[in-house]
Amino acid sequence: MAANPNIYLIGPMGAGKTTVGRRIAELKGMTFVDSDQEVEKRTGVDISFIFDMEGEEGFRKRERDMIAELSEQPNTVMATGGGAVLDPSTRDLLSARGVVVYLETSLEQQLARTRKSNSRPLLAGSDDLEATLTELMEIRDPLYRSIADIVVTTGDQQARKLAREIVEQLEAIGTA
Ligand SMILES: Nc1ncnc2c1ncn2[C@@H]1O[C@H](COP(=O)(O)OP(=O)(O)OP(=O)(O)O)[C@@H](O)[C@H]1O
Ligand SMILES: O=C(O)C1=C[C@@H](O)[C@@H](O)[C@H](O)C1
Ligand SMILES: [Mg+2]
Repeated sequence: MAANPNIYLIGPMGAGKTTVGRRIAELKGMTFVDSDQEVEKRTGVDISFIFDMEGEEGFRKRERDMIAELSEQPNTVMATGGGAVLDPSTRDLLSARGVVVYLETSLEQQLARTRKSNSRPLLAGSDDLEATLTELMEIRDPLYRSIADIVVTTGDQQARKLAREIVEQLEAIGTA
């Protein structure tokens, strides 16, 4: 049987890419990978440490190389980092190698889901989380949309339910 096309999840911090991506992979019997986690595994340090040592630029380069490598694996659901789409070659690659799902998320939801964690360096230094998330979205939302095959608005539904909805939508457009 032919493998499923790869599924790439994009969207802002707290959208649920990691959580929902894992569920989609379970439903489809596909392999789940998370570019943030793979960068951490490869380097042996966490993303905050990479930002401290190499700046955002250093992290972006590692992220780009990691996504390029992971996107070569067949039968894979990949959760990408929230800023992965900033890189034009990553955008091209995701578009070309699989189906791209944008998890669109309200500011309120992002705030609720990122407030507790201090593992996201772009938010850790912010004294106005709302303003920081808004600024990031102004730049990134058009980039997410530019490569999205489907856009899914994440509301209050559980990750498992959202994953089922995404699989149904992908099946409806003949890509899963
Ligand atoms: N549909 C959902 N329902 C309830 N909680 C959720 C849902 N999706 C995600 N969460 C929770 O929100 C938090 C952030 O989710 P997750 O880490 O999956 O986001 P992300 O998009 O991968 O973010 P990042 O870009 O920072 O990696 C987690 O604590 C997760 O459990
Ligand atoms: O939105 C971003 O730029 C980031 C999101 C996370 O997934 C990580 O990739 C990192 O914290 C940067
Ligand atoms: Mg994640």
